Amino acid sequence: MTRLGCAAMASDFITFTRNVFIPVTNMCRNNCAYCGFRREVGSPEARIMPPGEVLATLEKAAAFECKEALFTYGDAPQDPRFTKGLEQLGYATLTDYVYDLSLRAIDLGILPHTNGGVLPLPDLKKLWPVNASMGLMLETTAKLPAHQLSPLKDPEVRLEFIAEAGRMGIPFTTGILVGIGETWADRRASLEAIRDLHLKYDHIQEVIVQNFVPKPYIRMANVVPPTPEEMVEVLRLAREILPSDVSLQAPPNLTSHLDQFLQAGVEDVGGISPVTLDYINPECAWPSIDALKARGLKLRERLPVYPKYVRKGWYGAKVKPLVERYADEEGYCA
Ligand SMILES: O=c1nc2n(C[C@H](O)[C@H](O)[C@H](O)CO)c3cc(O)ccc3cc-2c(=O)[nH]1
Ligand SMILES: C[C@H]1O[C@@H](n2cnc3c(N)ncnc32)[C@H](O)[C@@H]1O
Ligand code: MET
Ligand code: SF4
Repeated sequence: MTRLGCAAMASDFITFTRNVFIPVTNMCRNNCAYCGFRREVGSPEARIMPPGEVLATLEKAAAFECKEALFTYGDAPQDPRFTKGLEQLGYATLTDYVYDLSLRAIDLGILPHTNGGVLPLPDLKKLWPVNASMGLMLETTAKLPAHQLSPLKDPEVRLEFIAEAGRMGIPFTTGILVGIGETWADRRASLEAIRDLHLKYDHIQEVIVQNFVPKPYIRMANVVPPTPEEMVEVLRLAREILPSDVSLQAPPNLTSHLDQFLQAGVEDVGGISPVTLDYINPECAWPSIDALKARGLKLRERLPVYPKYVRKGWYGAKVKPLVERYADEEGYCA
């Protein structure tokens, strides 16, 4: 079996997780100008993934030895048609449904990592025990036109949610989205805000610096994305601002300049899925793990919870046996 590891343990290794992406619903209370994933409630393509489809996907993932189920989906719409769809599946809330799906993932040996947007606090409390870690992109501390139709992208709301996760002792993934109308000062302020949350709660395990990728079917179709050179500068800034125990992540499928990104201080390439698309950027295929290795990257697989938090015992109660098994088998915390 491949040895698990993390950037903090072996700095010459680039870490990743072998994951499966479960986009539970594409309906969303927000409507971000850059998002190509969201569908309007009532539209023909709007959906909640049925349990059979989720289970089949998880089973396939287990066969590929995936260790992370990334439950990333739209922020639950407050719309009776959405609620009716959930009721037809036998659930009162989206969180109740995701909870049951998470138990199925755990049964199959896959650790859930949920990013379902800004959850009500009782929902965060309900989901934490079935997760190894959780996430929410800060995106930016700026108030931008791109978020005009997205009440839950209000930076104060998001900072407060990430703080609440900190008070609950949840190892957390967050990050910034680059190229959505923010200034350099906004980028700096966003990274400093994340740093300050970590200094207060010690819970930020990784920060994703993600470049905006335009698509013809979004409102921001004609917005010019950041150049690779600009991304390298943002990554350098992030590495300078963030404490050294916070891993810096960039997705490997959104750039053709990964080598320069690694040079700039990226230590982790996040989830790579051998079984599903990146549903947020479906036109950007994930490179295979073997292809990255063939390019000379020294890759090391990790769990969705970093070793530091395994040592601290910060993971959901219901994933404890699984986390301990994987961590022991692979000398993860050594
Ligand atoms: O490990 C994580 N990766 C997250 N990712 C990374 C994801 O695995 C892919 O790298 C991206 O989808 C690439 O587009 C996100 C990507 C997004 O586009 C939007 C949100 C997320 C959120 C998370 C997250 O919470 N945790
Ligand atoms: C799920 C995460 O995906 C990111 N996201 C959403 N739309 C895009 C896009 N067009 N390009 C890059 N990232 C995007 C946001 O940061 C969100 O939080
Ligand atoms: N809707 C959430 C957000 O943007 C989760 C990621 S996008 C599906 O924060
Ligand atoms: S990025 Fe997330 S919050 Fe924004 S519209 Fe898309 S699914 Fe909703």
